[in-house]
Amino acid sequence: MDAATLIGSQPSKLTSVKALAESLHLSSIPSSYTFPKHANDEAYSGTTESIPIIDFSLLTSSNPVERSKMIQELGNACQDWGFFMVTNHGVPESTMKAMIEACRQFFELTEEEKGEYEGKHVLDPIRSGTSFNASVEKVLYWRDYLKIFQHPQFHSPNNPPAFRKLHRKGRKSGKQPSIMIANLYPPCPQPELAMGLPAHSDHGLVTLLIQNEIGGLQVQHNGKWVNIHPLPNSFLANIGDHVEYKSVLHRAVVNNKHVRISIALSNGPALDAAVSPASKFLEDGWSPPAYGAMTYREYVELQQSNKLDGKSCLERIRNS
Ligand SMILES: O=C(O)CCC(=O)C(=O)O
Ligand SMILES: [Fe+2]
Repeated sequence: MDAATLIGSQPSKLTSVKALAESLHLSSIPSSYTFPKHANDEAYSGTTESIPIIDFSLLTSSNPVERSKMIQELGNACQDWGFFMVTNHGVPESTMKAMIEACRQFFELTEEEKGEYEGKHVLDPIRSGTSFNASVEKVLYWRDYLKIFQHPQFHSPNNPPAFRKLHRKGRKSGKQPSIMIANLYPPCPQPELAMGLPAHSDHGLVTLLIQNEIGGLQVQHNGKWVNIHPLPNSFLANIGDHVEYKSVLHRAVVNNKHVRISIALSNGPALDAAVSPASKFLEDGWSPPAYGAMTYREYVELQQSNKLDGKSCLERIRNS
């Protein structure tokens, strides 16, 4: 495919940013990828702030003092940041590396092979594509993705084979859905103009995120964007829209040197569970409720079918 086909005025079908980045020896990005920036968008890079670290082994410690101290810290982390790093979680580093590698191999497939998983509906069990929701977005994001529903029903693409083997091992029991979202951010010739994934909060209860060694995640804290540098072999965890704590806005920026891969494991309530404000709060006088009842399925559909507009999807459903 030549450059003209890729950036032609109205390509009939969008190719991946991976193909775009590789086939053009470009020094500038197509205008459709230019993300409008605002004055308050700059990341705060001070050294005093870093996200809380939760030592998972202490959460399950047989020493009650250690355990309760860590539980307290977890509560504070959810309250203050909605985002924290999890260390000593017991998942072997080799498994995490193998997951990243399997996703890298998926993105290396040909456009035709990946096209098999293009998906028509946001709840299709396996979906591969580019940007976030290209049919409704004015600006395209410098990101390709692969989404797989892994629970309650397990799905896996046939290709690459490494994928299938790896994920079979990771099956779990229970009713709540878990969705794996792999993100690929190829090197971008003008990273300051593009955006990998714009500000959003995640649906669900808690998201666990791993990445290759390359930075790019930013989290909003006290109105400022903070660069996140996870410790090797740690998970990042963030609170989703369906937990009582405030879910936090985050985004992914891109760079001009390295391929970045991240994998978000999203855990939510059952798709048909109706979620609404807890009655205790309404009895305590927090009424009328700010949100009506909605199933998790309806919420995921709403978030995934619209564009990411820099706000949490919760704003969209808030009673005025
Ligand atoms: O790539 C990242 O660091 C963030 C990914 C993310 O926020 C998501 O997939 O929801
Ligand atoms: Fe996210």
